[in-house]
Amino acid sequence: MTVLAVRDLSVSVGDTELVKDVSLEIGAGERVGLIGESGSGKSLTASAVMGLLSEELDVSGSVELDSRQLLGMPERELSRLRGRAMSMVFQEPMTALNPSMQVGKQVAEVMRLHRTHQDPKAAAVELLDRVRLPDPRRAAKAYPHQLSGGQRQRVMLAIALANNPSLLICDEPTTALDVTVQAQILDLILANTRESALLFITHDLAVVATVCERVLVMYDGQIVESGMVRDVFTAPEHRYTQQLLASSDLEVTDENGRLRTVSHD
Ligand SMILES: Nc1ncnc2c1ncn2[C@@H]1O[C@H](COP(=O)(O)OP(=O)(O)OP(=O)(O)O)[C@@H](O)[C@H]1O
Repeated sequence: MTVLAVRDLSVSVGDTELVKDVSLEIGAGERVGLIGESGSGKSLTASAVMGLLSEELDVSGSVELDSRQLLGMPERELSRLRGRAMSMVFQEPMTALNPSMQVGKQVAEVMRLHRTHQDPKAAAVELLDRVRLPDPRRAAKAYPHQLSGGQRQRVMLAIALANNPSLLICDEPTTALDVTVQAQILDLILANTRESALLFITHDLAVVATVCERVLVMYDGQIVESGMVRDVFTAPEHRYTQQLLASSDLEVTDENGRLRTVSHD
């Protein structure tokens, strides 16, 4: 079942097209990576889907979530979908969290807002436990600055997952974290998005190989290559993808010539 269908999405500022005719589809339970160099248009594509583009940007095309057209939808309606049907996790949780509110309250708030749980306070503690925050009852009372970067990202994930969104977009969610914490957060994302559609933006090809089944490669505002991770990473067709792979230290195949990815079973 298709969750997200993007058709001919373009984003421009004045005469300059920043995202050009991007089309993509993600089904329920499918994990799709979006890779490409800095400035290629990955974050703009994600913001356009979420309806979070800044006002000076023009957008055209079509973005359907669960068969509902999001482009042109009034902000009031869109805000009912954000945090419920679709949510996003960013690179820097500190900017997304409210510094003066206990994190448990922030998790409960998104459930209260959408009236999805009978007892949001208790559900928030449960969620903090689900994202493996140690001592979740105590953690719920902490303010963001009292938590580590990895713990803050767990809180962001709890907020994003609170209402079981059909679509989760992750924009470099682990880039600012050290390698061990990074692996734990990736595991959590994998474990908690079995039924959602996942769009995962990253520079890190190893992360794509770990998390995603399919990958889209963006270059200069366009998707220049797409396919199953094992095909694109072992036999890239576009020159840019070839360069990207050559310049990464990703060992795409093991000693038997098979692609290194974790099992999704
Ligand atoms: N509000 C804006 N006005 C003008 N140009 C913008 C605006 N927002 C983004 N851009 C430009 O659009 C291009 C694509 O930006 P985008 O943030 O989507 O890149 P990205 O692929 O996500 O990069 P990164 O990996 O560094 O996050 C960049 O050249 C950026 O400078």
